[in-house]
Amino acid sequence: MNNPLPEIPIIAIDGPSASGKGTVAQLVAQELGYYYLDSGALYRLLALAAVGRGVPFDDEEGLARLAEGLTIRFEGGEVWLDGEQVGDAIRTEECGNGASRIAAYPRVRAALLDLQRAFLQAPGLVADGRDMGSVVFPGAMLKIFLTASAEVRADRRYKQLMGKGMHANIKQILHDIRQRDERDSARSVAPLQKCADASLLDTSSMTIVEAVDEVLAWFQQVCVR
Ligand SMILES: Nc1ncnc2c1ncn2[C@@H]1O[C@H](COP(=O)(O)OP(=O)(O)O)[C@@H](O)[C@H]1O
Ligand SMILES: Nc1ccn([C@H]2C[C@H](O)[C@@H](COP(=O)(O)OP(=O)(O)O)O2)c(=O)n1
Repeated sequence: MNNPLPEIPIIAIDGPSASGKGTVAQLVAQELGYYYLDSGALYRLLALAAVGRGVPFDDEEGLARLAEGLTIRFEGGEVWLDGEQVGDAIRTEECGNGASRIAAYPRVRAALLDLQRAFLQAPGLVADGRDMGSVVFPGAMLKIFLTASAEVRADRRYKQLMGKGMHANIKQILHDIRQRDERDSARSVAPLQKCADASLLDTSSMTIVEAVDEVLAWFQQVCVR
């Protein structure tokens, strides 16, 4: 399927956990004055809602129903679930691992599709996740596969969690990241993989500013084509 609104420019940034997708995507969106979709946050919100409502992580039908009725709101970098502010609660590694588990179910993914596409508004959208370029916005103007070595990503996530005053153990984070990479890449539906038409950006030895500048430079190139 192509973009529902192909005339609106979309930058799709996919990649593994803690590669810097969200950070880079938000800065690019800010620079261009575009909207931003953090698709992983939707899977994290669903995992949190499932725990809160007692829906087991192996109940695909129950999770899909829950996804269809989610009441969520994004505003000013914060997020609300059923009226409760949950920005920090969804950022834990437990929630990320839960999100990765429930994201493997086709019916869960289907239930979240329209919600993700509803973020597409003029003047443009920067969307990050695992399947932005392959499934949700296959007609994106620019597709990027943003990655970094597992060790660099574990170090980034460790510092990020410590910076938020959250408990973190670097060995456990590296273990979880490898397990999540494996689960997200091996699933049968919308697996994490670089699309043939995506540009590879390995940020292992890049600063955030360098990564953002690279994305903006690629975007200028596709805009003048
Ligand atoms: N190129 C980079 N160099 C150093 N740190 C980075 C870089 N990109 C992102 N980070 C840091 O890594 C952490 C994880 O980034 P985040 O955007 O949350 O990743 P993702 O969305 O892929 O999980 C953040 O604290 C961010 O500031
Ligand atoms: N488009 C997406 C986004 C996230 N997911 C799943 C798989 C991921 O491991 C979890 C959490 O995603 P999120 O992007 O928040 O995770 P990271 O910040 O990269 O660690 O959700 C997905 O399957 N498809």
